[in-house]
Amino acid sequence: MRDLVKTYPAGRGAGAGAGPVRANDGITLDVRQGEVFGLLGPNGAGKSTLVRQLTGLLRPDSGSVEILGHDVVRHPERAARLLAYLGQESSALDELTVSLAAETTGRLRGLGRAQARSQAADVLTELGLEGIAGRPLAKLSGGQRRLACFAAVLVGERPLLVLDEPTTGMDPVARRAVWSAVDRRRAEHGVTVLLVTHNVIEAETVLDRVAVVDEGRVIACDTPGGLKALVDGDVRLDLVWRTEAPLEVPAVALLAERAERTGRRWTVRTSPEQARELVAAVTTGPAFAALDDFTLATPSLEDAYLKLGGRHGGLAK
Ligand SMILES: Nc1ncnc2c1ncn2[C@@H]1O[C@H](COP(=O)(O)OP(=O)(O)OP(=O)(O)O)[C@@H](O)[C@H]1O
Repeated sequence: MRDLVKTYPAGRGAGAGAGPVRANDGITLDVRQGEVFGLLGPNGAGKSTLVRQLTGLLRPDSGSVEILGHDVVRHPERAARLLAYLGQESSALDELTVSLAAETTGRLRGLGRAQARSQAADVLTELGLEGIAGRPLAKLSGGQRRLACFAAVLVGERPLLVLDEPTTGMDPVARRAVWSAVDRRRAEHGVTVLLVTHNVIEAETVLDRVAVVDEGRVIACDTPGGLKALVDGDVRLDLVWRTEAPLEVPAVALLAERAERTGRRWTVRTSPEQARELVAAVTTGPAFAALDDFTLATPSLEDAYLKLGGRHGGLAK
């Protein structure tokens, strides 16, 4: 995609003074065939707007999108033959059973009846969905429905999968099934995957490259390792207190001022030397007695993401 620009007009229902929203502000990205490419960014960054333009569902104001040699801005109808899209909104197939939704998707993608049925059955088995194959999507839990929609996406074997937050609401078993299925298609069929996600930790293991989008622009694009190099040298110390943190311990009181706090968990990003001192201070005496757990870790993709946010403002909120 080249120089994609998309501005939404000011909505009628918007509050006074709300102007048009420039959701994509000149996005240029090259996704290579056969790679799993991640789009990361905070809420409202413009990720869904970007992928909806790739899928031919939304027309950019300007810029171009080429998929496997096809210009999908000029020929949006071709997108359906090139890619399978899992959007955030619920499926139009909600009234169908899981197996019929998968089979119907295959038929819509041009498979014959027998082929659609057998591919649907294979995908349901692969994802562990046989037990709920006969139930309507509308009557499933959120995570089950999401997995069923993902199953339908895989039927018909499109060379490009565009997945917008595919694992939202899923339990760990379902999530693992999704990532294995993605990985298998990449390894065995050279399928290209464009993945929108907030869950950087979960996505880190499957991504070949990542673009970080903020306010409609790409602010970084690299391998997970390349992005992590941005925070090279820092380490992350996580402390989980049993109940309240013992603020009467001077080292803990000092930490309180700089730690990110989520419930009983405190997270501090710091140099290895200082981390060693902190660990020494909290693993003795009353501080240690109050600790439930602690970990010291090298930087993750999430740390890199937060650091980028720190530099550009916005992401780390
Ligand atoms: N149909 C629409 N009409 C008007 N504004 C919109 C519309 N869709 C999105 N926007 C605005 O465009 C911006 C980008 O939205 P978009 O949905 O692309 O973000 P996102 O990165 O996918 O966010 P999230 O992670 O929350 O899904 C936001 O400011 C959003 O409010």
